[in-house]
Amino acid sequence: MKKVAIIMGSDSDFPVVSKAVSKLKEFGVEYEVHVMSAHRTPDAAIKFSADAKKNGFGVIIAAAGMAAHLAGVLAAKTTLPVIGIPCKSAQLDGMDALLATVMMPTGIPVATVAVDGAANAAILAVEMLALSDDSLAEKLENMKADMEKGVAEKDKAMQAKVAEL
Ligand SMILES: Nc1c(C(=O)O)ncn1[C@@H]1O[C@H](COP(=O)(O)O)[C@@H](O)[C@H]1O
Repeated sequence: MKKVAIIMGSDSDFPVVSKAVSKLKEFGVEYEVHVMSAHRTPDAAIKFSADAKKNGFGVIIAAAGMAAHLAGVLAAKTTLPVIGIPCKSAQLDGMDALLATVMMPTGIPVATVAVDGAANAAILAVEMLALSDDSLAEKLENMKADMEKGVAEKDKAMQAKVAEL
């Protein structure tokens, strides 16, 4: 199975990124996690992305806050799918990172999840790998079935609550 690369612009993004790591772990997907920055370590970031395919990666997840150019720069150097996680910062509540990550020019897409949406980034990466891996696809089906069951239980509990009013 191909690996997932999770790159974050700073170690300060780890509280968000850790949710993607946990999710990949749940699915038994192999991953590497690195701190690299298009701003602070541009050569390393570009090299990582250029070599990612030959190094066994199938998807790159890039998490960054503020002027979040990281996902776009990684996407510029690979044909692997790149998923961007815009991280919330103190000043603009993540709107800065959201727009910088999502508003990519034609030809260099970044599949952008919600602000701090790290779990969804991991699930999307798993969905991509599951296109050629039936056991992963089955795990995704199970996840959805569990979710459905959970909501049905909540609905039932809600009916009881409302009846008590
Ligand atoms: N947006 C980027 C990039 C990049 O896009 O390459 N490199 C770091 N950063 C972001 O800067 C914020 C503050 O970083 P520090 O906490 O290290 O000062 C982080 O959210 C990081 O992702």
